[in-house]
Amino acid sequence: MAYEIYRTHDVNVSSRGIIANNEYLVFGSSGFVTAPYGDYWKFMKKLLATKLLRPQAIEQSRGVRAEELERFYFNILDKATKKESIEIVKEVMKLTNNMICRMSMGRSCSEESGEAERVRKLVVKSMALTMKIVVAYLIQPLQKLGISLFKKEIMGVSHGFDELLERILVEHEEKLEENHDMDMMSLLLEAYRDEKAEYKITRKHIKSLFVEIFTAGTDSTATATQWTMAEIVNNPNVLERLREEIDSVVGKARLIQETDLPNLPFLQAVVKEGLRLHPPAPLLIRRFEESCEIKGFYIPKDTTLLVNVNAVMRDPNSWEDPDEFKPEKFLASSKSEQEDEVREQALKFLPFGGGRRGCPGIKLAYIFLGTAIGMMVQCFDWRIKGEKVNMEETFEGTSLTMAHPLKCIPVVRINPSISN
Ligand code: HEM
Repeated sequence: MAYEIYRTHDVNVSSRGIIANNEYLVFGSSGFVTAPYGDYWKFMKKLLATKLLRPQAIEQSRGVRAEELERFYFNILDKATKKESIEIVKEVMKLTNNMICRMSMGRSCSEESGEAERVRKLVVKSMALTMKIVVAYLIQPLQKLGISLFKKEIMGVSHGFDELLERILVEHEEKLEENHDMDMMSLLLEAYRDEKAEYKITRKHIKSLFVEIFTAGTDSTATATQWTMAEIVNNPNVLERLREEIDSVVGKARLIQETDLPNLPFLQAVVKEGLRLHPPAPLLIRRFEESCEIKGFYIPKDTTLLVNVNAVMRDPNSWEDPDEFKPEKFLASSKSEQEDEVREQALKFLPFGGGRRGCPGIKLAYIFLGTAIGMMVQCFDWRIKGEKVNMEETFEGTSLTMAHPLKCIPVVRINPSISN
């Protein structure tokens, strides 16, 4: 059913139906994630695909991510030396947020200046707010009131982001002429100044997109890393196989880097299996713009569509041992098998949604997850209280998170030499 919707009815369900009619940066009418499928969305999507998130742009910012991975390593090393426990989700939030801030806004948003911490706090607030809004949206009598129910909170978070982003925009404008390092903000400013652009974007559009990239990219990656680490800790066989692979490909003398990922098929399979069992966005919201018929069911215009990604990815008709963490599901023994697998998985593996409104950050997400999980497994052992991690879930908004966030004490396993 999900396949038919995404392939045959993709355009018809390419709006989310969340009506934003205010001027705020969070859930405002200049947002991209909530934008209806139309000229603005198409223009921004093209910009994301051809400039901001294109492979060459991702390649250019590799150095920034490598530095942040090292910083993450040293942070954990410090805790290991002091025998302190860490809450994985919080540490990974810092890592991904720093990476996204620096990739998108250059050096202006650093840990040292305290700006990264401010962004992080605002991201946490807007995630909590998003969850409340989405829940309200799903309850019929509240749907009409929707966003206006949370006006005060939306104003507060939007104001915080606006102040920060306006200052960084001005800094970028001042440096635009001399700036040869084109980060995302500089590229967007170029589009903003382009008189001949197909769509005239505003400063508000730029700021709203940033808010959304921070929230869409940071929280989902941190949640997925936490779940996958919990599965690894609970499955010593997986941990052992993962280490064997990393030790043989990367060795023990240097830190894993993102260029190693294509040579680490088991690590890639572990990441996918984590996303299959614990998708950070288990329910996807869309709306039918026109009435239609799907598999004999008549769907009236304006019907809300919820794709239950969690159910699709645990369907026993599609997956062997659907509730078990077995990364081997994603390993193919031969090249032709691999191609068949990729085709087949496209229909039933949906952690990033599907169709034209699917996640544009997939490539980056796999880099964040692969390097963070790879480094934690390569360099540290992880001690927990008790025998097993408690995998109880809790439902927050449309997100399935760990009811008991994963806390572990890192123990140094290897000490790779670091470049700086
Ligand atoms: C583990 C990490 C991630 C997961 C699981 C994830 C998942 C998703 C999902 C399920 C959607 C909705 C898709 C749909 O409706 O079909 C989405 C949308 C989106 N994601 Fe991601 N995402 C991740 C990381 C990222 C990153 C790193 C970025 C950006 C740098 C990003 C940017 C976006 C944007 C902008 C949208 C809205 C697309 C639109 O409305 O057209 N995501 N993501």
